[in-house]
This record gives sequence, C-alpha cells and structure tokens, in this order.
Amino acid sequence: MARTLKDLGEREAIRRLTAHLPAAAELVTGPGDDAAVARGDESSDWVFTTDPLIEDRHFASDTPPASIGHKAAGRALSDLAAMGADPKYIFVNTVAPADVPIETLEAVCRGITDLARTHGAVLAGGDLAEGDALALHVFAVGTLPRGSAVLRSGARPGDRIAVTGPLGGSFASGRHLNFTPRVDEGRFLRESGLAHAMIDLSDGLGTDLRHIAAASGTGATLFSERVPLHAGVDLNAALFEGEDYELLFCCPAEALEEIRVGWPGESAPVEIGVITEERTLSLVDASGARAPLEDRAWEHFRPEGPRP
Ligand SMILES: Nc1ncnc2c1ncn2[C@@H]1O[C@H](COP(=O)(O)OP(=O)(O)O)[C@@H](O)[C@H]1O
Ligand SMILES: Cc1ncc(C[n+]2csc(CCOP(=O)(O)OP(=O)(O)O)c2C)c(N)n1
Ligand SMILES: [Mg+2]
Repeated sequence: MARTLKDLGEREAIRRLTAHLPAAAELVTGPGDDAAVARGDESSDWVFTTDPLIEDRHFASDTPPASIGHKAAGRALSDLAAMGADPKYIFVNTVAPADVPIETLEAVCRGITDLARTHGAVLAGGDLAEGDALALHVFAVGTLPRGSAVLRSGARPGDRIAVTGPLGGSFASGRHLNFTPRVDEGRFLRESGLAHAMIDLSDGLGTDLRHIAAASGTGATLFSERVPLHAGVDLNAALFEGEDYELLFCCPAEALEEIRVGWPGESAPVEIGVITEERTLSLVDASGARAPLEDRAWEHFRPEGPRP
C-alpha cells in the first residue's frame, strides 16, 4: 500500500524528499537548515528561504488581512534571522478564491511591506493565482559576509543553549500573528562570531532543539525551571505548541556575558540548557531529576499532534 503523508508525518516526508538531491558547487548549505546559503561574490553569501501561510492551517479565516501579511513575511524573515542574515528581498505568490475583495489583498500586501521595511527588505515581486483557500507563499532573500552564516550544525558539547524571549501560548494569545522576527538579534549574534549554532522556534522548543542536536551530532539537556514562559502558560506549552518565532542559539559559556552586554533587543537572552556529547535529549527539573524530552511537537499531516 502506498504510504501517505499522514503515515510518514512532515519530518520523515521532508527527509525522504531531500535525501538524494544533487549537490551544487556554489550551494554552501542546501536543504536541512532554516535557509539555504549560496556563494555570492568574493565577500558575500546569499541566503534563501521560503514558507507557505495557508488559511485554516496557519491562520483562521477571520484574521485581519494586515496580520496575515505580517505573519507571512515574519515567518520568512525569522528564517533569515536564524542564519544571521540581512534581509534584502521578499517575493510573494498569493493564492486566493475569486470572491476575495481586492481591498483584502491590498491590506495583506501592506502587512508584508510594512514589516519588510522595518527590517530593511523590499517586496520585489510575486504572482497571483486562483485557488480554493487564501494562501501566501513567501520567498525571502538575504545576504551576509562570506562564510559567516550561523548554521544548525555547529553546536559543541558544553555549549550553553539560550533563547531570545519567553515561549508558549502563541496561538491563544494571537502572538503568532504579530510577533517581531528577531532579525536584529540574529544579525548581532552572527556579527559577534560567538554563536556556534542557531535555529528559529517555529515547531516548538522540543522539536527545534532536536533539529540542532541532530544536525550537530550532539544531545542536549534543558533545565525546566529556566525556560522562560509567557504569562499563564506552562512548560508543555513552551516545549510543544510552537510558533514562538524566538531564536535558540548555542555558544560557549564564557560568551554569554559578552552577548548580554552588546545585546540589541529589549530583554537579554535566557540560558536554558547545555549541549551534551551523549546524543539524547533530556529535561532536568528543579530537584535535579532527569527525564527524556518527549518528541511530540507540532507536525503537519499529524492530526493527533498538539493543536491549539
Ligand atoms: N518539499 C521540500 N523539498 C525540498 N526541501 C525541503 C522541502 N520541504 C522542506 N525542505 C527543506 O527542509 C528543511 C526543513 O524544512 P522546514 O521544517 O520547513 O524548515 P523551517 O522550519 O526552518 O521553515 C529546510 O532546509 C527546507 O529547505
Ligand atoms: C488555524 C491554525 N491552526 C493551527 C495553528 C498552529 N500552527 C500552525 S503551523 C504551526 C507550526 C509552524 O508552522 P510550519 O508550517 O511547520 O512552519 P515551519 O516550521 O516550516 O517554519 C503551528 C503551531 C495556527 N497557527 N493556525
Ligand atoms: Mg515546520
């Protein structure tokens, strides 16, 4: 019997789709990171990413159009931030049913361009096509000095794990629609040269830390009482709900103070754990008790997964 996406889940399906792709000389980082990195001129690299935003999957149908645009652009900018890139260009393919008012799409577009401008990017093009539900497919292009992208794969045993802000409750609070992508923070971490690895938290800390550990060939320990939580949410929300769009990065313990001193954001990053040589993921609570970190964050095609 044919195996469907529902049988495999999003992560296994992506693994299969990307398993045997041919390499290209100028492509420094292909599938597997928050964005791809390609050689530009002798002093710079290009960074590319794409993300869909689909009605009833990523936003409810009654969402204000400007918020839809903000979120669509914010997700792609967050991926560029996770590489430490300077955003440059955004493209958007808009898919919409025929009865959508033009004013709605104009407001979506304003949501995109307002956020893009804040982060130094411009809307450079796209396409418009008819479809059954509103969907925005955003492509974002950034740049950074040659060889300086912060990858998922650079974490080393002993590195401290830190996040740029509180987690959990993104969907219930509406933060998934109006978050600020951590572009300035990502750029600062890249410029500092102090971060060994970085990822943006879209699927949930539990899964996204797993991506860092897998790419780096390490494990990780999280200290549960250190994970910063948004008001009114518990640790499980922070670990498994997703859509926080904060950055998680790994750096040597002694780098944390220097990072805090130069930090461009409002609140300093919070140290929540440590990278381990042993390739397992675990949670240590206030009493020192250790438990395995469950593997059950957000995944497309998995209706039994945690849904808000
Ligand atoms: N259908 C696909 N074909 C090729 N590469 C893919 C596909 N889907 C995802 N990828 C790649 O797999 C990696 C993980 O994807 P995803 O989980 O969507 O990343 P993110 O959470 O950062 O948006 C990325 O590097 C992405 O480019
Ligand atoms: C209507 C609706 N249902 C559910 C959610 C919750 N949700 C949708 S996608 C997602 C995770 C992140 O999205 P994904 O497409 O996996 O982004 P990526 O990891 O590829 O950046 C979550 C928690 C939502 N935001 N809106
Ligand atoms: Mg995802």
